[in-house]
Amino acid sequence: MSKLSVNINKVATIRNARGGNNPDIIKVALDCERFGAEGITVHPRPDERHIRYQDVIDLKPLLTTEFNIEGRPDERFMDLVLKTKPAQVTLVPDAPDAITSNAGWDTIRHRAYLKDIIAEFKSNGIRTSIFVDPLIDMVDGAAETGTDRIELYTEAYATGYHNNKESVIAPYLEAAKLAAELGLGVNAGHDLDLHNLKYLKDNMPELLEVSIGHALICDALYLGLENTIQQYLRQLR
Ligand SMILES: CC(=O)[C@@H](O)[C@H](O)COP(=O)(O)O
Ligand SMILES: NCC(=O)COP(=O)(O)O
Repeated sequence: MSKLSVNINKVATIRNARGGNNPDIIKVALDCERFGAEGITVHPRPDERHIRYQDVIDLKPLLTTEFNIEGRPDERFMDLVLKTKPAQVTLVPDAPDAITSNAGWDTIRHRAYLKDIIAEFKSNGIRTSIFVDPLIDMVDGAAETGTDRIELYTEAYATGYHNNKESVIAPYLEAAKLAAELGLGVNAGHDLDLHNLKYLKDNMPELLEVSIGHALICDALYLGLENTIQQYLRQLR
């Protein structure tokens, strides 16, 4: 079974636009769980343009599904995650000013760095995942870091899906297969939506979890949040 983790960053973007507490992040997260989400993902960024560090602290004791915190492991992020102790931390190599995540880790170049960070999170009982492009060398390198899982960066899959889904999915299937052979769990995320999700799920038996935010929250504007989450879950069953 592949779990659906709803990324609520975009909900925080709307809240922050007016400086108040509407929509209420906590209520939305709990409603996502009530509507069937099997996890909640947040990706706090240094400028706190959407999810704030305090949101992460406030959410943790209230969530009943898997909490996944994504981000670049700078000192502040490390402190936040170690204090919050979510079910999973996903390490992403974003530059602080990146508009959104735009690349996976070079797991060969940053192997020693990742290894230390991963060891620290794991010794605190936090499952680790690292964001990688679907490249054999990067998956091999990921296994060397000691991480529990990888998250395949699906932007290229999503972009190419409508032109040639067979060829665009191929490197992802190869990467997922190798990851499983190396003992790594496989997550996926970025730009997944109601069009491209089912094909990924149906072809990737290793897929444990997807985290979806942007498209899901956009769909909810038209379909409503409960109906949208149900539709995403249906793609994964
Ligand atoms: C890691 C990843 O794939 C991102 O999609 C991310 O978690 C979303 O970040 P933003 O909401 O800041 O675009
Ligand atoms: N890890 C990916 C994620 O959490 C959401 O990405 P997106 O659906 O907002 O592109």
